[in-house]
Amino acid sequence: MPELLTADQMRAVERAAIDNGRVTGLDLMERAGRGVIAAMLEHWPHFAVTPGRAAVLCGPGNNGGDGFVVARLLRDRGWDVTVFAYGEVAKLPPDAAINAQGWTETAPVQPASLFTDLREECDLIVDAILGIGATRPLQGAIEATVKFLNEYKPGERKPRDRCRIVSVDLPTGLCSDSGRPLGSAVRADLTVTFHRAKPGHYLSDGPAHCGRLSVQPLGLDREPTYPHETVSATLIGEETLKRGQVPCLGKRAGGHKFSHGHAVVAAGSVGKGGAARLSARAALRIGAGLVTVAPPPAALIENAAHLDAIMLHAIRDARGLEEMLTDERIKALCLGPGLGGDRARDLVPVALAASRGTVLDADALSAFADDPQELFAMLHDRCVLTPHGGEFARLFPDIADRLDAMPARGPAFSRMDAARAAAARAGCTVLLKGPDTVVADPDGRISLNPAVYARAAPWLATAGSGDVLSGMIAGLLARGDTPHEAAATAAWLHTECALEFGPGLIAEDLPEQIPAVLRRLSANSP
Ligand SMILES: NC(=O)C1=CN([C@@H]2O[C@H](COP(=O)(O)OP(=O)(O)OC[C@H]3O[C@@H](n4cnc5c(N)ncnc54)[C@H](O)[C@@H]3O)[C@@H](O)[C@H]2O)[C@@H](O)CC1
Ligand SMILES: Nc1ncnc2c1ncn2[C@@H]1O[C@H](COP(=O)(O)OP(=O)(O)O)[C@@H](O)[C@H]1O
Ligand SMILES: [K+]
Repeated sequence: MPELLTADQMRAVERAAIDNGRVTGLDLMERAGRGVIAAMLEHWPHFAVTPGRAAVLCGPGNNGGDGFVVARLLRDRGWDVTVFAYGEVAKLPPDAAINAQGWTETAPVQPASLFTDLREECDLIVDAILGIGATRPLQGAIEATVKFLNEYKPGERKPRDRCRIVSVDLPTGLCSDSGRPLGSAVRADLTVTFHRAKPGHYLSDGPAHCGRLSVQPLGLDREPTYPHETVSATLIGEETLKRGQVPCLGKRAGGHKFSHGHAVVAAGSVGKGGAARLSARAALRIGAGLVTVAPPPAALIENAAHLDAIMLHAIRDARGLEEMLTDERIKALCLGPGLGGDRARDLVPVALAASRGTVLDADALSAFADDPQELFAMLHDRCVLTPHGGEFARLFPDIADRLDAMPARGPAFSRMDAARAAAARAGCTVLLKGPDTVVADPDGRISLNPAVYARAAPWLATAGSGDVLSGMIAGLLARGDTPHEAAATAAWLHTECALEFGPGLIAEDLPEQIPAVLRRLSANSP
């Protein structure tokens, strides 16, 4: 199930299950501990064969309670385990206290100050200091330990079999809802979370701190009271595509080109048309029935030299676009890539007045940096804005400032919060680009495309890849997708195309991977 839950939502799920009497907090803590062991052995199978030496760092809350369970289970497997306590064991919450007591009946708990002496000897360090309860920047012994862990150069002593750091639920100090460190945060090799991933595992610095991510079940999936309405965001994936949350990407039998929609990409002046052509090619490959590039007359020849299946229609100015848009069969527009600021200011008002599915990117966003309100007043609910961080800051400077400000408390303002606030202000879908691309609607709906962990696609940081993305969205809008579906589906496919091609990727390669990705999707469909 691809939902993400914030810390509050996760607590509500847990509370509902406990209140129903189907499970106790102690059961959940036991399952969490077992999940950590299962994930650890899955990632490092040699630990199953050769138990080693482990330090388990237990914090002042239930994350620490999970740590005591992990410590016991490791010892049961033959590990030499030392537990270090951060905070007073006597003040632990009830379930954590029960597990701590079980431990202290058979072994001592060391004070945090002794941890640094042992670290060099360890094969495994379990970070169970803070989880979803981390709400303020780290200080004192916790901060010292986190800095110490992060400065440790793995492999110095044991190059072949270095010490691994496993974080329970979240790397200590990482904000669960935003993926932003509250001051400092552990850099783990593996993070094991429970029931559902949290936004912070995917957003911002989250993946760099988590290392790898494992989501372990807590047996809550069959809970009839599982509060689905509390879901904070949906992770876009093949599963969401298959579950019919987005329309089938195949073409209907018996349709003709106009029944798959006509997309128009406005292009800029001579020598600047490459970006629009990239968008147009992506729109055609993703299945729009027809795609037309609309350059100024002077750039017609240049574009004609490049294009075959894509049609050309010169438009001198806003009037030309207005005339073109009297053709009701034009279903979607893409403005921005290579358009130029002046032409963008001229064409965008006419494009928006036509109330078609409209993607605004690049110059179509930056052209309104002086007066974003002027743009917002023209936008409608069939628009998608696709800013990267810089364009976002130009249109939504106050929201971007909140993202940049050092978080003083958790939950910190997240990229999901930022995209949601921007969509509400703009009154349309906003896609905020990055390795953690967020698609937000004015009603608060969020989809997240994670290009991290196994889907890391750093080759997408190449000139023109954003132009391909806006073309893909325009193509899907032409085909009849809603703005949110078009943006979310395109973001996911865009990453899949990059993964399909791999290293060496340039923007031109992206549209050419669409057929292979679509073929795979249709082969995997039930
Ligand atoms: N909620 C759930 O559904 C489940 C939670 N479990 C575990 O319980 C954890 C949540 O437990 P808690 O809510 O007790 O939260 P934590 O154990 O994450 O931390 C809570 C404690 O840390 C303190 N704290 C916050 N920021 C601090 C800082 N910077 N420095 C020092 N102390 C700080 C808080 O005041 C509080 O006392 C989860 O992360 C998970 O590991 C699991 O046992 C299984 C189920
Ligand atoms: N490191 C990365 N990992 C995953 N995706 C990335 C990364 N860097 C950039 N991208 C994606 O590549 C695209 C770049 O778009 P943009 O910044 O507009 O580039 P351009 O203007 O050159 O087309 C966006 O879709 C963004 O999400
Ligand atoms: K932790």
